[in-house]
Amino acid sequence: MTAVTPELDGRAAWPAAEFTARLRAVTATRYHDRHPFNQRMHRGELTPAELRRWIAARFHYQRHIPVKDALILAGLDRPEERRAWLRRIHDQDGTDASGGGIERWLRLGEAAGLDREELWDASRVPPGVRFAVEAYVTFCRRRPVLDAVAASLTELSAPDLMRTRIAAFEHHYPWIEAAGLAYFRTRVTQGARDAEQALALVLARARTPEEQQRAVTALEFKCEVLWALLDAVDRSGP
Ligand SMILES: O=C(O)c1cc(C(=O)O)c2c(n1)C(=O)C(=O)c1cc(C(=O)O)[nH]c1-2
Repeated sequence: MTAVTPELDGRAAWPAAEFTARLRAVTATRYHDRHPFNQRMHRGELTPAELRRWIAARFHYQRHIPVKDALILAGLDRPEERRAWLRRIHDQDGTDASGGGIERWLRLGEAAGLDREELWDASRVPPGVRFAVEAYVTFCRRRPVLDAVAASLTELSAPDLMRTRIAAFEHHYPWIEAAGLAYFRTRVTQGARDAEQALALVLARARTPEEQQRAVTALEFKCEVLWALLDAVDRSGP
């Protein structure tokens, strides 16, 4: 996980455009849209049981997103930065009882035939999924805020994946009611805005070659978290 120092020896920081291109290259090559399980989902090859397993596992990820965002929030020292980051918690938790992303994900589960208590019951989540989520939350708790913000940049690739997923669900899995897809529809715009804001923060905070390399490494780590999560879903049942 540590940066490869010889590469950094004596070189200047990358200009913003090159740094951005290097971050984008990470998600272009390692994002979980390429994972065999997602590929099967997009081709319409998942059984109802597999799709339900994925929805339940991903709920475990989802419910921890506001927890890790609260950890990041605590590391931001400017009101405008905290204000922007706080919106992510509102996006997931909602600002009133009608709820936000978490509630929409629960409704996706219901549309697929899972009840709410099943989704909240973490003991049913495969251990590999729990470990992957725990690794991400712990990373954001322990690492400098730059690394944690950079890790969220997988969202640079998330909106395209949401569009692919919505089309795949509509076409291949019509047994899931269309209203259940509201979570994904909302994330197309939320994800794009989140990625744009996080990228601006990373560009502003990563000034030295070491900091820039740490941001790239953090993003690679996050791609591994998402990959490991899907590996665990893929292998955890018939
Ligand atoms: O469904 C997906 O494939 C997907 C991926 C990601 C991601 O790239 O981490 C996020 C989400 N969804 C998502 O819904 C979400 O709220 C989210 C927050 C974050 C983050 O790291 O801060 N990633 C993601």
